[in-house]
Amino acid sequence: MTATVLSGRDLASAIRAETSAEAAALTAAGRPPRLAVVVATADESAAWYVRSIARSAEKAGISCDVVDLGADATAGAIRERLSELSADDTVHGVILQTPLPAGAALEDLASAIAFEKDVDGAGPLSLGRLVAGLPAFAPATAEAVVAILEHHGIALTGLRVAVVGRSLVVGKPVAHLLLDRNATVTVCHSRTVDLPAVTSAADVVVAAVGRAGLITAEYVRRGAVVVDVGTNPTEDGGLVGDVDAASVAERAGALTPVPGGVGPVTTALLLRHTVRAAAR
Ligand SMILES: Nc1nc(=O)c2c([nH]1)NC[C@@H]1CN(c3ccc(C(=O)N[C@@H](CCC(=O)O)C(=O)O)cc3)C=[N+]21
Repeated sequence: MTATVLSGRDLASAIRAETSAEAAALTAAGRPPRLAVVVATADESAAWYVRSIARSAEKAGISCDVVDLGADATAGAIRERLSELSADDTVHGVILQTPLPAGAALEDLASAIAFEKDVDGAGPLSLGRLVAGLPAFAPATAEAVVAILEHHGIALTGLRVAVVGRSLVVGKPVAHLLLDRNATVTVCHSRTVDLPAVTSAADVVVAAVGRAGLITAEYVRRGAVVVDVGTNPTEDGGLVGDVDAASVAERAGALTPVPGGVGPVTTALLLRHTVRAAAR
């Protein structure tokens, strides 16, 4: 038996279609939606995401400015740029890519993004409101995890979910989104003792660590649902997840692929957030 593939492509297309229509209406009303993507890294995973955002934005009729400050940018220079973009009335969404140069941290810098433009939900107000259950943009990747599960009819109420990874853009926010859907959530990380024992007890495993092939069959209970958030570039220019798909597919009940799983949904949601920000 091999796991059902939980594709993100159809869901991403549906979100994009809706977003394109909203973008066209905004443009017709003289308010063309515009997203600024701030980059200060040579990281290949971020480069994949930026290319994906730029390509999808163009197709959806959203302007997308990639502001590359270089991998040597200082925290001060990044903060200044975020403040400028926050003050620019023609820009509706601002995202700062991770990773960042040494001495710069997303949790510090995201406070320079105006709350209304924080389309990747990285700032303290967005995150605080997310935890409180108040309206705010959720980090697109975290939202994509829940969206792909719901799209495939997986009801989360009462399920045990193990989230592997505690980053600001995925692990922490996704834990709260899952909790809001009445899942029982365990957040695991590099210091977790006996990680395979914890993940094997879960009905759903969300892998968001950034280490290719970390999650093998021994981490997964037979029939469990596995969501692979990893986007690890390979030597030959491809992309692989945190899940060793070949071994896990023999044990899991369902598995999101990389590419074609959480990634396309993430990009689509970021653009949806941008048109919603422009519509306000
Ligand atoms: N503040 C911040 N938020 C992030 O969400 C964030 C980040 N920084 N830094 C970099 C990583 C990486 N990441 C990806 C998202 C989608 C694809 C993606 O769309 N991948 C496609 C393949 C690429 C394509 O087809 O163009 C797929 O999985 O099918 C890749 C990588 C988000 N990240």
